[in-house]
Amino acid sequence: MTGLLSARDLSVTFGNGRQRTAVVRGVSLDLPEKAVFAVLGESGSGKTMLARTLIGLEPPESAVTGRVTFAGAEIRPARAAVRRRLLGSQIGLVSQDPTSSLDAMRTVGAQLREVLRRHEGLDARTRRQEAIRRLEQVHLHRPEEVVRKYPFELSGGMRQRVSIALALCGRPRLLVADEPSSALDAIVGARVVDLIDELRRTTGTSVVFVTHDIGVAARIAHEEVDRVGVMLGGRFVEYGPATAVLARPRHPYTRALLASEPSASVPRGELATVPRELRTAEWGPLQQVGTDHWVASEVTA
Ligand SMILES: Nc1ncnc2c1ncn2[C@@H]1O[C@H](COP(=O)(O)OP(=O)(O)OP(=O)(O)O)[C@@H](O)[C@H]1O
Repeated sequence: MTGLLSARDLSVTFGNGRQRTAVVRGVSLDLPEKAVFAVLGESGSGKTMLARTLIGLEPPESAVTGRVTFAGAEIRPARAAVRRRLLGSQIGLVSQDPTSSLDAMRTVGAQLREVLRRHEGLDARTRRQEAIRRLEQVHLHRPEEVVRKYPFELSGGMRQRVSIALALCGRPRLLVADEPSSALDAIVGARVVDLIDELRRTTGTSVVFVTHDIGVAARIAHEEVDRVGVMLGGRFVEYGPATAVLARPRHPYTRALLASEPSASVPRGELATVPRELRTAEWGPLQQVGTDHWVASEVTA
């Protein structure tokens, strides 16, 4: 396995016997240092489950098989204690709903100072200055005022910036961003994506970025090292360099995603123009079609 984060044959199932359903099915991936891995898929394809399972945040009632390594060390199977230690220090998480990572009862400054104390052990005065600097880093205006505010006093976009600042407090090597822009309006959301793109360059953190929006995937995954995995039914149907997958997709499902436009009349995360037969077809194992570019073939009866 290579790179910062690697997974081999990762599967997540729920239930037993006839009730057993697999929501992630034999996924393998490699994320290099200082790169973005965009997990792209429609609603229910399993992208959140994959991202959370990679970092040990799968639901307790699930059963997970497969291997994961982080920074050269095996963190799965077993080693739950190691995974927990990595979370919040070497691995940061930003979710769709920033309120889930913020404490409604404490000011932004108190929350940042608490996390900084845990990670950096700075004295109280330096922590106060550092909290402001961290808010500047995520481009919040008037950070000296923002530190005194409670989360409910901020807009959705500001709250997401605060949750990104918190996730970066431990200077993580990996940031997992699960649909960080999808609860925000288009312009505010695009700015948050651009912020994560900027931070990965300035801090050198790698990013796993989950999105149902191919435009957002292209906005965040655009460097040579960046990878995209297109998920359907818990598996990758296409995987490869972002520049190849998003510009010259080889799988018919990825092509349909690229050609489709989100429409107000279909549920969010589901794209109207993707033909049903592409979603329901049984796709075979990935086959290599280019440099680290893999495509699932159709299984014919
Ligand atoms: N605790 C659970 N028990 C059983 N099935 C679950 C559980 N959590 C999620 N699932 C199922 O796993 C599948 C994948 O869910 P997941 O949230 O990963 O999808 P997603 O691609 O991120 O979609 P969305 O964008 O809608 O969140 C779904 O069919 C979902 O119903």
